Amino acid sequence: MPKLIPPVKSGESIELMITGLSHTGDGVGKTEEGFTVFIPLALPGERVRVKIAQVKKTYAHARLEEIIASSDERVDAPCPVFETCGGCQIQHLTYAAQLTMKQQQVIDAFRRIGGLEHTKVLPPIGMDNPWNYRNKAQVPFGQRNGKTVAGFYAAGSHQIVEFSHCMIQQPENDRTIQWVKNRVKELQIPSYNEKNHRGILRHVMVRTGIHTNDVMVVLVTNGEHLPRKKELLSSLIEKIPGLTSVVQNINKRRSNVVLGNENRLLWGDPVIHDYIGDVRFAISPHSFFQVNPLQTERLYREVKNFASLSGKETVLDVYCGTGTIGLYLAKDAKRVLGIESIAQAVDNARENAMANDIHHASFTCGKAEEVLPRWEQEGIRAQVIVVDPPRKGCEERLLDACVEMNPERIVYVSCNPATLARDASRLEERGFQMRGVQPVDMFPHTNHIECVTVFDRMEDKG
Ligand SMILES: C[S@@+](CC[C@H](N)C(=O)[O-])C[C@H]1O[C@@H](n2cnc3c(N)ncnc32)[C@H](O)[C@@H]1O
Repeated sequence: MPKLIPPVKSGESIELMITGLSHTGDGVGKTEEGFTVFIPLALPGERVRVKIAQVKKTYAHARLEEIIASSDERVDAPCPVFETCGGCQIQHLTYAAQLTMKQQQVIDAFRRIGGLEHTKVLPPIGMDNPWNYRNKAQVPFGQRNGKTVAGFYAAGSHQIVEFSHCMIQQPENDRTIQWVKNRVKELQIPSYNEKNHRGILRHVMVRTGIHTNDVMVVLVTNGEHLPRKKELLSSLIEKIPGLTSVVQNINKRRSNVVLGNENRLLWGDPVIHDYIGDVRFAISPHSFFQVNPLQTERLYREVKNFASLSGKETVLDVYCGTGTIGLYLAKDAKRVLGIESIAQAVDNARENAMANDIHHASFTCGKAEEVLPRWEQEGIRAQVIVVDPPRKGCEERLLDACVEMNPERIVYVSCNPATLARDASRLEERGFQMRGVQPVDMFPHTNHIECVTVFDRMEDKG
């Protein structure tokens, strides 16, 4: 094979027509030779001048220098740090166009990765007001020129971008973050330096319950000692309305993982609460809880529609977190069995079941890909299996065990269209047929999209 020589060089300025958006929200253009160039902040339909930044074998990354002809869908991003902060990628696109782009992203994933050309992908369910939706913020603390900085990381780096207001956080969350940040600076609590592993405060995590107004503040420290703890605590209690829980989380590891294993309750309750539908959930520092509560209700309603329960079914909630989907479905099912790998989330799921008087749901701690095949061998059967895996999707042995259990339906909730498309083609090869995909926009202004779909069993395995 002759070696391909890229037709562009680093530092070169070229003009391009933008024809699409990548799954990361970058504009995509092609040179005359058909060579692909990715350009952050460029939009489909735009003619742009770009400077090539990095050349790889089959594509290049470039910086936007000039918009020669602008897209009708371009808007001024309202957040002043949009272009530097890595939190949002597509605030410069109208919300209607964001939804169209996300639908196309799902269609493309099914076509390219799943080889499923004719998948029906419905228009995403969007938000009426696509701002102030997040109920959780994780703010890293660091040092710059000897001073404390706190904010969000810039895209693809650990450079902290400070902000005074985050437009996708719920107002209570946003206010709490700003307040804690300022107080930590005033009290001169030393922030963590990830280069030399010195300093103390690594992250502040804030979670709120929109239906309960509960607020949890988690102070992540590089060790047990938290200087000026009493002063910080008493001012938090005084100034943050709804404050329900203050936790110190100890994380001594040299790693990017935000939370360590040990939580110490400094004040209040160890959990906060929120509702999904009429089910009340406890949320601890470690537990996964969807970050957009309004859209979660819409997502779960879709799950319920796809599950079409009659009250006679055993339902599996695989990757159940704090048991949210299983407990939401419980009143329409005969029995619910959940599986989750984080022990604390399983404890929360059990407590959630008890607190809501749901006695026909049980939760098992373990890796789904190990527990489910074991259950299948033991003869456990379910009519409906719901899976809601992390971004990497389901392991093949898990899908095999689902198929062997011979359910009528498998409802698949996914935060990554690429792994959903891969797993969809595996389930279709194993005798299940996908009905259609419903994207739900859980993360407006970012490149993420959640999907829910259902696979019906085609042949009876007896
Ligand atoms: C996308 S979340 C879904 C949680 C829940 N269904 C919800 O809607 O809140 C995925 C969950 O899977 C859990 N998880 C990750 N890997 C797992 C595994 N191998 N086995 C079981 N659970 C796992 C995570 O801890 C997380 O709670």
